[in-house]
Amino acid sequence: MPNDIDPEEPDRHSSARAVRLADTVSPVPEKPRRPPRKKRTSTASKAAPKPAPAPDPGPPPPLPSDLELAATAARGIVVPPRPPLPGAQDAVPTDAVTEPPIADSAEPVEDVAVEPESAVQAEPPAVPETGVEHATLAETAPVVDAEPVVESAPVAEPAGVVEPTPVVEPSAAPAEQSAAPAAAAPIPATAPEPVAALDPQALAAAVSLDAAPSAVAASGNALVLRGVTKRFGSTHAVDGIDLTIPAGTFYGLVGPNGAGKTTTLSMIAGLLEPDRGTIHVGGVDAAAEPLAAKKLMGVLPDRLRTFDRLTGRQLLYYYGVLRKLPPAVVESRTADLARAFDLEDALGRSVSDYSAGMLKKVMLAGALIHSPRLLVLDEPFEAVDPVSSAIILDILSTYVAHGGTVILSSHGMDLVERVCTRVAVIVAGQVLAEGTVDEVRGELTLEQRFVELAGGLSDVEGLEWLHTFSD
Ligand SMILES: Nc1ncnc2c1ncn2[C@@H]1O[C@H](COP(=O)(O)OP(=O)(O)OP(=O)(O)O)[C@@H](O)[C@H]1O
Repeated sequence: MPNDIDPEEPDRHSSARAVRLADTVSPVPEKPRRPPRKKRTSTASKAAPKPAPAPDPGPPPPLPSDLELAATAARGIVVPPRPPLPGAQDAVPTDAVTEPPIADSAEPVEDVAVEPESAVQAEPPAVPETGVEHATLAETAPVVDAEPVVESAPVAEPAGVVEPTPVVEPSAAPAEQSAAPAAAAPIPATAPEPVAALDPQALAAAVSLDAAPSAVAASGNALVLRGVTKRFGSTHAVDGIDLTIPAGTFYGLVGPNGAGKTTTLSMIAGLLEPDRGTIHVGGVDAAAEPLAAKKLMGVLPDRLRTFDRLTGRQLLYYYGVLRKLPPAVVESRTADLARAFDLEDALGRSVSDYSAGMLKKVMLAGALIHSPRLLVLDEPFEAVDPVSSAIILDILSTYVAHGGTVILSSHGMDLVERVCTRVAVIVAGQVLAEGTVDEVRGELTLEQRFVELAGGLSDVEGLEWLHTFSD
């Protein structure tokens, strides 16, 4: 996605990213089976071999108090951990963590949207030789509150935060009430049952807030866009888009390169501010209450910038605690997600060493870890292997079945056709077709319909020189 924060960032819409109407995700079996344990290091093994696995440093310590000043000074910046990463002796064995009753503590109280999408580089004092990315929010600075249950981490209240939502203690009231006061009580705040197994369905149930089907039906719309518009100079990236996505929908956003998918998802996620139009997330006006809206979302941005000097475990720890989950819950869920996404062997390694698919999976895990109502996923299956894709799909499908809502962009027509209940085809910033998959594709396949709406296949005349083999 082009970066409107860093104008020097190269445009990703280069010719190298040609549209591939063939799916980016290979067909997968109906009931995918995980590969044998021995082979599960396949993705990890793609990285350069290391003489010996580095000891897992475990979750990092709480944010140091002086970060409060830094966060205040650098308005809108989430500051990564400053102290040296803990040594192996500090590691907390994940397996030893038992997730406490979630009803008591798992619901986030005050939310911080960690949005790697708009990350800017900064130099962390603890790791001076390398850059650790700092994430910024497009609209509001994050709030990093102390975790009241386990840790006594300091509170970093960046200047300029305007959050009308009062802080509610986890045990005092359902977090959803404080998160979305304008949401007209669409969704019950019942906490999920703890899950301690590999079963993707059970995992998805754990991250889906356990909404009963009847509650889902009554919960209204998870996302409503009206007249949303975004220009970049003379480019109409998004041109008056209207979308209505009921809760419990698996929604696909498709379109050719440069159609405006990422721009649309970035505005939904709060990473970009629309020029015009309104966005309501679970009934919350995202412009009026950005933090409340962001609290309801888990976001996988297209640009996978993150705190990549952390290990996978540390990254997920920060994802979790910044979302106000108790550390023990974070560690338990991290273990669940790592098992599901085949990242167990990678958790102790620096995220900067991850393959593209591993990075996508760990960031997807980070988007899931606080069990949001809405998942905003930009090309979640890109670079992910078929087995992992099938598991992710299984998790997401079960999440939706339990009341969660997914909106994802994809170039995989087959995948969208298979898993999405509704789809919108965006071309040149406008929605050209929207509805159930059957409504949109009609008598055609979704890919055929896509090609039709996108203006047909491009002319390949003029490339005869390619066949002359100049050597
Ligand atoms: N920050 C920016 N500055 C300038 N132009 C931008 C910026 N972001 C997006 N654009 C332009 O807006 C249009 C839509 O881009 P967007 O990234 O939303 O497309 P997309 O549908 O996600 O494409 P792809 O399928 O290739 O990911 C493109 O013409 C793009 O060049």
